[in-house]
Amino acid sequence: MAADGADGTRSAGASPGTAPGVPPLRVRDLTVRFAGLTALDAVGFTVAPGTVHALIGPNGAGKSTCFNVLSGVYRARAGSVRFGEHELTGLPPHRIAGLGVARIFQNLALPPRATVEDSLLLGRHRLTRTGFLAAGLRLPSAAREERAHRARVREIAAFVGLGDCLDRPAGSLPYGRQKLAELARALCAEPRLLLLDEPVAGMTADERRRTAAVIAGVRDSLGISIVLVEHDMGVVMRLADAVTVLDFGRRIAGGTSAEVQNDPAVVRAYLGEREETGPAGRDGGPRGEGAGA
Ligand SMILES: Nc1ncnc2c1ncn2[C@@H]1O[C@H](COP(=O)(O)OP(=O)(O)OP(=O)(O)O)[C@@H](O)[C@H]1O
Repeated sequence: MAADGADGTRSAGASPGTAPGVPPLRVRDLTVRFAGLTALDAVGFTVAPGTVHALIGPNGAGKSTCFNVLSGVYRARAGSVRFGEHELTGLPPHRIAGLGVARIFQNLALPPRATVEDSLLLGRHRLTRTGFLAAGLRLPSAAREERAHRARVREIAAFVGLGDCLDRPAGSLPYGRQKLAELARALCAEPRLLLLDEPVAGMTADERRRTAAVIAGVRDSLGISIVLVEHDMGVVMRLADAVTVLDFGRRIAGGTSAEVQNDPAVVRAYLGEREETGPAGRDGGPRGEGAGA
């Protein structure tokens, strides 16, 4: 196991290409309870600026619950989530988004009939200064601002490989490209921290490879931090600079991909219910519906 911090997590330094103004995300003693069930039990980890940090664990381990706290959907019973100088626990989702935290969900959420360009433009809503009135009156300032946003949207679309489908309805794209459009829309908010919830789920092998390359490109070219929940261990091992492993709401291991892969507690957690899959396998080793509840 690598040199761990006081909370048991790696205190890796920022990646060399980190964008200015990207602070660390420090999760400490995070506890969430649902009725009698402890979904997260004093979980802690640190996401170093400009790195990909994967959150893995079998089904029911608490990964989505953790994401829901990070994005303000759930309130923690105890603990803290600090993004630089800001405490995120207790803030509503729009305030957290306003601090530069963007999330993409497992399910597709783009308006299917809107063009890719217009869908991505929606992602820039938080950065739009012109009020409805100026836009409605077609004032020159509003037109200038819209042109600048559209130019940035086109840049981001090209960056994720969607430059050739800006005019197409998002819903007409193959599934893998729709997921990339979701990622592009999140990037359009110019986030400092990106929360990716199973970004390659349901994709073909080719789409997985392309999406993983785009995510690596986001880290390397934009220098923002990424927290990744993903069952595809091939993708996790390729992308993650650091990994936190949860099991039944507890952090059972943390370190680099190679370190957690060989950690006996991790192997036990994954092999506990399905002998054929492990952290090095393709799948996260689901426990089955309702496990742990
Ligand atoms: N809103 C809720 N109400 C009650 N229990 C919940 C709620 N959300 C999650 N849980 C329970 O908390 C535990 C952790 O669930 P969570 O969805 O966070 O796990 P997960 O690691 O994301 O699993 P998966 O890989 O299947 O998505 C589970 O036992 C789950 O049943």
